[in-house]
Amino acid sequence: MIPKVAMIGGGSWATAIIKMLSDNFSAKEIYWWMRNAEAITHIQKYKHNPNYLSSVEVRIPEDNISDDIAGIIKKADYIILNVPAAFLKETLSTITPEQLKGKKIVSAIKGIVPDENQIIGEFLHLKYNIPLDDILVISGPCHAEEVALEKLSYLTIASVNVGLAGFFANLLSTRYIKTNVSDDIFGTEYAAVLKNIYAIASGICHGVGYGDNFQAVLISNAIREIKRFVDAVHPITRDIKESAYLGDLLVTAYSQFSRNRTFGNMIGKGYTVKSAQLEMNMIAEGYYAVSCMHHINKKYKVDMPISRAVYAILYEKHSPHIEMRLLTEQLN
Ligand SMILES: NC(=O)C1=CN([C@@H]2O[C@H](COP(=O)(O)OP(=O)(O)OC[C@H]3O[C@@H](n4cnc5c(N)ncnc54)[C@H](O)[C@@H]3O)[C@@H](O)[C@H]2O)C=CC1
Ligand SMILES: O=C(CO)COP(=O)(O)O
Repeated sequence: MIPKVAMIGGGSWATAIIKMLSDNFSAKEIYWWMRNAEAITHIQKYKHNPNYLSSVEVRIPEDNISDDIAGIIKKADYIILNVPAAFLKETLSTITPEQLKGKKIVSAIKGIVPDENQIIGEFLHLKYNIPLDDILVISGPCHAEEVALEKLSYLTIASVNVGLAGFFANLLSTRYIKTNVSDDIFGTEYAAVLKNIYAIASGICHGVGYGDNFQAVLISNAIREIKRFVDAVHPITRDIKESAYLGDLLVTAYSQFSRNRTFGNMIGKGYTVKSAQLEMNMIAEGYYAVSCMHHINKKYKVDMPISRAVYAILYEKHSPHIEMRLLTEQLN
């Protein structure tokens, strides 16, 4: 049977994954939901997303793109969720567990559901009764902008059902996309959420004037912070140096394309949170995640000085200069 894959979300990463699915040679049907009706009409007419990665040619049938989320979900057996975590509940608000029953749900989101303080896999399992075996996560050091340029990138597909992860990985592989499979769904998700916070820290440091030497110290402390946290939440044997953990941290902390680093850089340069958000037409997940992590870590009590400093700057309005100066005393 030909797999039917639906994309939920119309941003950069959604557009990049649509490109991967289209460039992959195996037979499949692709459906695409986005909330912006004007963007849909534009894509149907001109074959390009007007708002994100507009150089990417969209080669799926016009009728397969719609703002009717229930209709799109009904047609597909693989549902890729790809709206920022802050909007996931609102996006799925009209969808019932019954409508998702029997479908494989793939999260391409690197964030935490606000209020629930749950990673996406946990949220889908608890709120929509999706069996863990039917949940997949797409991660990896991979920016949408480089996918558009067909620069070689690696993705990790995680699921407790590694056979399913392997099958789905084969739908994404192309000349420029290589895929790995992992069974560490919780560690992969939490690491992807945390690296966004450390990319904000990296941007703040750059913004307030620290150089590459300190940045390297910050990031080597950040990977230890990630390891402490994921080991506390889901203690299995894992190599934190794998690309889905360390690689994703490095690309987000250093890349010119990173939304989180760009946002942090603006904060370091003195922008308020509101003005930095307005300046970007894109979402820095780490801003929302650091608040959720602050609450989640009340339970685990993991030592996370960098995450704490970012929380203090973004939510308690502490000075980036002073907070980073205090942080330098805690790193090694
Ligand atoms: N862009 C990238 O390179 C990568 C992004 N991701 C993850 O993909 C997810 C989606 O991010 P991007 O595609 O980068 O987003 P983006 O920053 O490119 O676009 C913003 C998205 O948010 C949506 N949005 C804005 N306001 C909304 C609202 N009120 N209600 C519903 N949707 C709204 C927009 O329609 C658009 O789809 C995030 O969790 C991100 O961490 C993961 C890997 C790579
Ligand atoms: O997850 C990403 C790269 O792997 C994207 O990070 P940004 O959202 O900071 O651009």
